[in-house]
Amino acid sequence: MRADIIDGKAFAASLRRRIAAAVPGFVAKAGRAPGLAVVLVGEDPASAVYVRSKGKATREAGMESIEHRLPATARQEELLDLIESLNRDEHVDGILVQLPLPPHMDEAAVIAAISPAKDVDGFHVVNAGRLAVGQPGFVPCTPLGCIMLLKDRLGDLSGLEAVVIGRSNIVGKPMAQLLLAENCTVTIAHSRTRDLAGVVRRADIVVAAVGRPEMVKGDWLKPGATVIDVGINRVAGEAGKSRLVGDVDFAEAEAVAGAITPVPGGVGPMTIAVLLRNTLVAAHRRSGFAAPADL
Ligand SMILES: Nc1nc2c(c(=O)[nH]1)N[C@@H](CN(C=O)c1ccc(C(=O)N[C@@H](CCC(=O)O)C(=O)O)cc1)CN2
Repeated sequence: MRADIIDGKAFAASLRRRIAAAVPGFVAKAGRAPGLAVVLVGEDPASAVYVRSKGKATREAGMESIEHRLPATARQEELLDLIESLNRDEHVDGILVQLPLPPHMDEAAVIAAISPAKDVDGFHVVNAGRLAVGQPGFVPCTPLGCIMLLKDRLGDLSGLEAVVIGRSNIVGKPMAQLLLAENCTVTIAHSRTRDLAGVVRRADIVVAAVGRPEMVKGDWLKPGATVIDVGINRVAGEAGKSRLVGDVDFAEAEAVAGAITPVPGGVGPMTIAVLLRNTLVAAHRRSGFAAPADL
């Protein structure tokens, strides 16, 4: 058996088209475009690329993109002051501080400074709490994108065994909450899990989000499992060039799984598409309008 490829790039493109189609309706009611503010601190090359992509995608969807750059040497107070001014700005519906931050900054304190109503990353503890208790809030973009891909592939997820490898606040924990909300039986595995391969082998759905290149091997998988690879790892390739690989050994997994997301072109593109979705939802909520149901 050869696994079907879950085309996250195509799914993200269609989500972005639906978002762009919904923006004029908001503009007609509110008299302004939804606004997303993205803050980049420092010069991390990958972060700079992601921030540029976010700005471009935001403008292509008909929304306003506001970009702020601070030097790597900026004091945390400067960043907190900027966030406070964005919290007060009526034209800003969503605020995102690109991670990782320079080591002298306290990530939790920075995220806590963002108004939960504008926290389109869904990282604020208020939004994490709302997700945990099943109240409407903002859900982190990458796990929400994974759930969209899973539901598109499998339909109803009720009763399925899901194993999430990784327990980060940004992916692993919210991913587990979302799968639980879909009535999956959920296991969160991590670096200290005993017999990780045996645990993963039980799963109908495997979500790998550990940041270890090609760690999940083909013989860890139950035949026919659906595999969502969140890892984006740059490794040495041929002729001195680098290449991207996921947390799953794709060549091995493809021979066993029923369906699998590739890296690149799987989960990654969903992150930015869902960010646009969350921004449009934030704009509707802040203006007292019902958000479009099909996003
Ligand atoms: N504040 C946030 N910071 C970070 C987040 C986030 O959601 N919010 N996620 C990641 C980075 N990220 C977005 O910010 C992101 C990562 C990857 C992709 C993507 O499309 N990847 C492509 C490959 C890109 C390449 O060639 O390098 C793919 O997988 O196909 C988009 C966004 C950390 N920080």
